[in-house]
Amino acid sequence: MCGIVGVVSHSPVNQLLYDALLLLQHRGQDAAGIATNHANGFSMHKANGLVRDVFRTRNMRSLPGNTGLGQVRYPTAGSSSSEEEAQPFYVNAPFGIILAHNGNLTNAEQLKVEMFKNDRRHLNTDSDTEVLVNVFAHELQQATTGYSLDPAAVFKAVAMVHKRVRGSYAVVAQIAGYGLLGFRDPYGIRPMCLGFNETDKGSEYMLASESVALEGLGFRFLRDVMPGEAIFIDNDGKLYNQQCADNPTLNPCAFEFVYLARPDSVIDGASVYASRLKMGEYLAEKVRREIASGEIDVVMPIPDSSRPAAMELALKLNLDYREGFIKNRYIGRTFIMPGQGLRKKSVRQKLNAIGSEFKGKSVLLVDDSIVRGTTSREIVQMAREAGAKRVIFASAAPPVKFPNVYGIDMPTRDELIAYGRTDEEVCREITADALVYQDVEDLKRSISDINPALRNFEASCFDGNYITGDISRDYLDRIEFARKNPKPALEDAVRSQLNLNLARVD
Ligand SMILES: O=P(O)(O)OC[C@H]1O[C@H](OP(=O)(O)OP(=O)(O)O)[C@H](O)[C@@H]1O
Ligand SMILES: NC(=O)CC[C@H](N)C(=O)O
Ligand SMILES: [Mg+2]
Repeated sequence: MCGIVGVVSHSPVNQLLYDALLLLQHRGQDAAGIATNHANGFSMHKANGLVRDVFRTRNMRSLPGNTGLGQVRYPTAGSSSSEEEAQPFYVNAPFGIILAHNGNLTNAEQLKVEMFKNDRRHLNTDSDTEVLVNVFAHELQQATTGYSLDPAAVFKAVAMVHKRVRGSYAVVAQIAGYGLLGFRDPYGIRPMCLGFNETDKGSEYMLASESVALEGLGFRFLRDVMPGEAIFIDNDGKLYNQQCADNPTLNPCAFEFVYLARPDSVIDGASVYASRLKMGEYLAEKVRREIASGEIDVVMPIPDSSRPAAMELALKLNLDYREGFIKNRYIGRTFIMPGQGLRKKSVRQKLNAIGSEFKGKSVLLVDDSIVRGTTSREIVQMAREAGAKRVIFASAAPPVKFPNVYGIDMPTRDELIAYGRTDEEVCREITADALVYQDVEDLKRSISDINPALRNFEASCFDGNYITGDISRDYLDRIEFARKNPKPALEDAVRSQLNLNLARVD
């Protein structure tokens, strides 16, 4: 998952995009980028780091223009955290195109070959986003004749992208001198919504991953972009839209509701906060069935993401709710950090226990999910060190047993604590006295209860069902192998090639 945003306005958009990226920072902490379009073309600045570190005043000054887009990145399977892969990406033919993407292409390797052999396009990084911008550019070239462009040609190109590309993709792109494009994959896996703002100078539009970016910047939420749909807003602020996929179906990612999205966002008509409360309600019923009454003295959330679920669970079980762990607000989200070492160290730096809340008590710790077990292992220990008599753990999400290939960085089975383990074995691994997991159906119900129109979900990490239909065992083995055997950094590869050539000359 990454955060993407695009704006068409009548005034400079650099500050608006910066502020939108700050509101989407929870979706990606590795890199950030902004590109704007003006009379002389595009200006772009992107680098590794948090939004506040990537953009200095001088960078902001160098981003003029009334339309633009931005991205905060969290790298996924197949790609690396290298600076070259920070987004957005630029291509210069058939028009100047800048593109940013949230999601993960599952046929990127095959497309790379097609790019080289058939489309005659050079790719310079391992990023699937670079593949995507080149597929779109190639299809736009096929759809246009001459120098001018109309929305029909843009939609034709998006329709071809849907035919060639597999996986998940919510995309914002800019075509120099023409306008802003947004589209969502035909399964509607990753979120994207459209907002509107009326100003003295005319209407402004914003496309963003989450409604929080619209609301926080004074835009009115208009609607979600539909799966397969493309929206094109020209530089004068005129909006065009078209369904570009043959059989679109809506299958939002369940993990967005569990963890990825901000609770104050509404995704595909379901409030993330209300869904998390429901998760707490269903989890409470399961705790009631599995843990004898009187065995829990107090319920505690693992801040931040589990708070609504833990609160509702305590309410339903008529138990005290206490904040026993305090979070250092200057440390980012640990799950989306690169590298297990960094994640592990950050848990203790991030969370600290208030001893008096634990002494002699039997505590029920509630987290939104247990993925690698980094957080839960540390937290159970910390609760014991703080004097807890008994530590029971509950997860508002079901066991994460399968890799994710649609934009969440969980590519290898071995790193998932619940892979190949029973619930009892996971309980032993995290050294808890008891462990209660949400059921998969109850997780889905927690979201459908809020918006009954949502019946199907992308929930592969919980149920192993890969809805795009192209994920074979062999594919999972390959991405797992790639993760365990990373390619040398580009620099090393170039150096070794150089040495090889020099050796040949000798
Ligand atoms: O089992 P793990 O691999 O540790 O992953 C799960 C944990 O990671 C996330 O927290 P994170 O610190 O990223 O963010 P938060 O502050 O939003 O809860 C999530 O909320 C769980 O606490
Ligand atoms: N998490 C994401 O959405 C990542 C987008 C893209 N696959 C990248 O690695 O940059
Ligand atoms: Mg957490």
